[in-house]
Amino acid sequence: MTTLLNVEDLIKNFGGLTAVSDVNMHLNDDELVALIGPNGAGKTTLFNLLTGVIVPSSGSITFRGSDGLIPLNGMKAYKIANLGMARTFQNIRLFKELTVLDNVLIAMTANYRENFVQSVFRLPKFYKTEARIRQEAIELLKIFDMQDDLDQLAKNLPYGTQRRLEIVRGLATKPKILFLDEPAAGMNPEETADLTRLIQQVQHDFHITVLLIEHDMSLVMNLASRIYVLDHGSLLAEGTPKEIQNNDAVIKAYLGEEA
Ligand SMILES: Nc1ncnc2c1ncn2[C@@H]1O[C@H](COP(=O)(O)OP(=O)(O)OP(=O)(O)O)[C@@H](O)[C@H]1O
Repeated sequence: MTTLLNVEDLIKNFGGLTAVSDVNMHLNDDELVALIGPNGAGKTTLFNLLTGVIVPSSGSITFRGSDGLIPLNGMKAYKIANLGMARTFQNIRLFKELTVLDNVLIAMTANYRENFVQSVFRLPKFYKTEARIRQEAIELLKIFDMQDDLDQLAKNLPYGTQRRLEIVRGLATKPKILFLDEPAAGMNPEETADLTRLIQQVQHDFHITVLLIEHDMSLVMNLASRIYVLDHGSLLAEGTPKEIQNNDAVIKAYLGEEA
């Protein structure tokens, strides 16, 4: 088992508030890990730190690339994305006026560096690549049962489908790590159950690492092989779903909150 992402003594202060406090964690390749915690625990801030949206106050984040360890501190978000890290956001961020297919194609083409001459003069190779990308996008959408929605504008999709499209867009960049911020937020129980199956299937079939923030405990307990629990910015516990469910401090801080 290889560690893909390693976080050491990570701290993020916003003025006088410490939103993330001395966090140590790691993500191995090919595993599904959940990050849970009460509202305001620092989960989204931690995601933002890992994906370069904000810079840490101190501590280190290291990614294992194909050529060795890469420090991510201070690296721009687009560079981190190019290393193979994709994310979805709590609030849906699709191109609402574009079709489903175009939303995915835009994410995919970020990965293809076509020869400038090929694309400007529309040489045959350009069309071949374009057809291949299009086919890949359609295959991906099929997995998510969206093959009949290709020409729909994103804004016209039902809410649950928009959330699924966000995940497809993340996958379209061929990530090594996919960060999902509350993928089931606002979904009904049936949609959540479908999504749980899909995330499981995708993680398994694509052999990627998934880190997900989620408030839906059934989804977390069914999906994750390991769980990190944050409380007031600090890690309260780490363990398997069973260990977390039986952890007194977690029950008090988080699960107890819902009881
Ligand atoms: N840009 C910011 N400036 C100041 N304070 C911030 C900023 N971003 C987050 N915070 C604060 O940091 C703390 C952690 O917030 P964060 O959004 O990371 O929590 P969370 O665990 O994701 O919560 P939720 O489950 O409600 O989404 C909160 O007290 C929040 O108000």
